[in-house]
Amino acid sequence: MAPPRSLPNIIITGTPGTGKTSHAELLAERTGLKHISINQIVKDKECHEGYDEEYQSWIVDEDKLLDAIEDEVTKGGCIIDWHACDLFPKSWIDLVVVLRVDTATLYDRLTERKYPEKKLQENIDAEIMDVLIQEAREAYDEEIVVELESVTTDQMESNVERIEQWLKQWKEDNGVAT
Ligand SMILES: Nc1ncnc2c1ncn2[C@@H]1O[C@H](COP(=O)(O)OP(=O)(O)OP(=O)(O)O)[C@@H](O)[C@H]1O
Repeated sequence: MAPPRSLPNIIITGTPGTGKTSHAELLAERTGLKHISINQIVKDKECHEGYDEEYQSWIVDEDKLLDAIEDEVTKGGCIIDWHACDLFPKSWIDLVVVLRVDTATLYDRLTERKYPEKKLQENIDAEIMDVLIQEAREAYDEEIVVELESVTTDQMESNVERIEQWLKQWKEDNGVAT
């Protein structure tokens, strides 16, 4: 059955620092799809229950967050950028891209961001233990989950091209003029 939207919704997920925002911005620029930065929405629309000083991050209120984005996302054409994916209803999502990097690269990127030591270590452990890809595979049909490496800018370029190709195919399959 065709999804009830004229453009698909894509999640770009992965451990912090894997390149979600970089990919989402480039993809939005190339395709005209809308970049939904969940970090930004949590802050702007106050979808949180306060700030965790130790982790230096917002404690997200998931129900409030879903309410805040529902109207926009259910219309279609959104690129959802966040380090978690299983809270978004299956019926909203057409493709889940999980970005991956090696430990040394992630360490450098998170150190550069001055992550607190505990948060840095937990995120590196999460990447090593495949937490995000497992979460994606458990929450969505396996055929819509794609794992892509995001270490180099060439890889980012080819990842975005691959998603553009997927989008073109989705439009053809769903009778949307390109
Ligand atoms: N494929 C890549 N090649 C080279 N540099 C990259 C790549 N992906 C990300 N980077 C760099 O890594 C850093 C983190 O990228 P980005 O902010 O896009 O990650 P993120 O997953 O959105 O992080 P967060 O979850 O914390 O928002 C940036 O400096 C970015 O330029």
